[in-house]
Amino acid sequence: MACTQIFQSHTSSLRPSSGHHRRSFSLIVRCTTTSTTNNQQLITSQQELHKKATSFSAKYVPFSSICTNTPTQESYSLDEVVYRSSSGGLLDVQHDLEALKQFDGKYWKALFDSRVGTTKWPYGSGVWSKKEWVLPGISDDDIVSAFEGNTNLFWAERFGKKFLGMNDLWVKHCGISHTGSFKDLGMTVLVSQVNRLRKLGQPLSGVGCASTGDTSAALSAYCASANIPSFVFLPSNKISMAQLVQPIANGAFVLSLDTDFDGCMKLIREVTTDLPIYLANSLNSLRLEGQKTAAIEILQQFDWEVPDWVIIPGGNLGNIYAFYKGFKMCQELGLIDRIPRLVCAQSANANPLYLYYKSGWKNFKPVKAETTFASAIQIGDPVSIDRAVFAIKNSNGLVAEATEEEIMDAMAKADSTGMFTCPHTGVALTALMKLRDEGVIGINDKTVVVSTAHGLKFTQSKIEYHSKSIKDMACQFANPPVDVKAEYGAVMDVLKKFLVKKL
Ligand SMILES: Cc1ncc(COP(=O)(O)O)c(C=O)c1O
Ligand SMILES: N[C@@H](CCOP(=O)(O)O)C(=O)O
Repeated sequence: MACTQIFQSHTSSLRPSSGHHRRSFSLIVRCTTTSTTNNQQLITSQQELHKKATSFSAKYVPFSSICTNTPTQESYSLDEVVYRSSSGGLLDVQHDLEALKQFDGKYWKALFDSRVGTTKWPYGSGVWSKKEWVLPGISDDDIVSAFEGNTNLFWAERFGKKFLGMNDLWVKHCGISHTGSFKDLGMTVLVSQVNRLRKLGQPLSGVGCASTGDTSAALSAYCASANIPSFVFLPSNKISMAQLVQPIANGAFVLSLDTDFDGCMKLIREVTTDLPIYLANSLNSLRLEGQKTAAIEILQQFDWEVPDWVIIPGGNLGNIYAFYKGFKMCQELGLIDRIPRLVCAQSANANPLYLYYKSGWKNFKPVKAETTFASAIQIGDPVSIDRAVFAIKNSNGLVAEATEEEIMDAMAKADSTGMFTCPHTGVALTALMKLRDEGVIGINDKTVVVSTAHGLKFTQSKIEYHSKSIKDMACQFANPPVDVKAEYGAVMDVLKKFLVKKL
């Protein structure tokens, strides 16, 4: 108990006095007995450390310097509007790890754990509970948050046992979120920073993105909540109705363009160069700072035990790197001693990373992405290709692909065990099933499948599957409703027939 109290008093001192504080912090600290002398030492040392905490900082550096692990003179303040390095390459947000290392792994674990489930602004958010690792310099008052994150890490017991013989399979439901996808994690960070920049007098008229549906939903919601104009470029007829209606309802300026996602991406990059509209796609490395917290959250939910595998569906390929970065930071800062192997799963109809991987990383060629049920990853020329390759190589990872039939069958199987998955989760589940079949993923391996969006955004594909109306697809796990007369006898007949078949 003593240890808990010490920690409580210390962590409260890290919190700003302003903001909501509707209930006290729930604390999950495992140590229960500590001697008084030790406690005293702990208090003193933690207070000393806390004084140094103000030195936390982050800046943009060229991603190439991260890749090659070479120091660079080129860096930019996060308050600058910059998306590319001087050579046109990607940027990365680099934290002052030496400042963060003033606190040990135990300290960070206890701090993050202490914030779970609180309503203390903004630390109850799964993203902002890790604020020091995300955007350390921002004032709490500038943060735009819907208390995103803290999503369910679901033990997929029945799916694992029934279809794979696995007992340690988990699904991280990132789609059970404010706008129904993991994009909320990154968007809270990006829109908060825009809010700050506008308050600082930067002439930003709004924020814009190209989207396959989820980025635009998140952008428009967070912007609406902060009263910032948002602009979204959508490929016409290529996103679900549920996704389309989100930015419309949230008051975004929506352009439906007669092109695909890659065409929209090209246009928004040009437009944001010429107009004072801030770019919200994951080319902007700020987004990934929020998304990386899902990786930290998984560790936290496993009581800091590292899973063997994490499988992530990939499109524009920012998220796979965000997961890598989250795990890697935990390793570098002493919270864990190894990182999981990462698998990026792509639709076979939009598989540029998979083809590159299969070529032995010899020949990257963008592809023309074909129609796929996993419409949010129908992307042929991913902006974060270099980030994804880095994440895969440095986690001893893999890339897998899934055909349309595999995607829909995997989704149906998962749903039949009580989930309600999106097709992108179907892509990741297919990758898992293939890697299990090949014996790459072991039966006892602790495995996490990242579910990136809510299944309710993709009901049309489920309707088509369960009504067996998909051309050239057997839809073998379809469960269509039975039309029956509203009469006792007729109802009894069909029920009896069903029960006999089942027994
Ligand atoms: C639901 C969903 N899953 C997966 C992805 C892939 O994420 P990323 O583009 O970061 O690879 C996206 C967006 O691209 C998405 O919207
Ligand atoms: N699936 C995304 C595609 C854009 O990805 P981003 O992460 O670069 O914004 C979407 O929903 O728009």
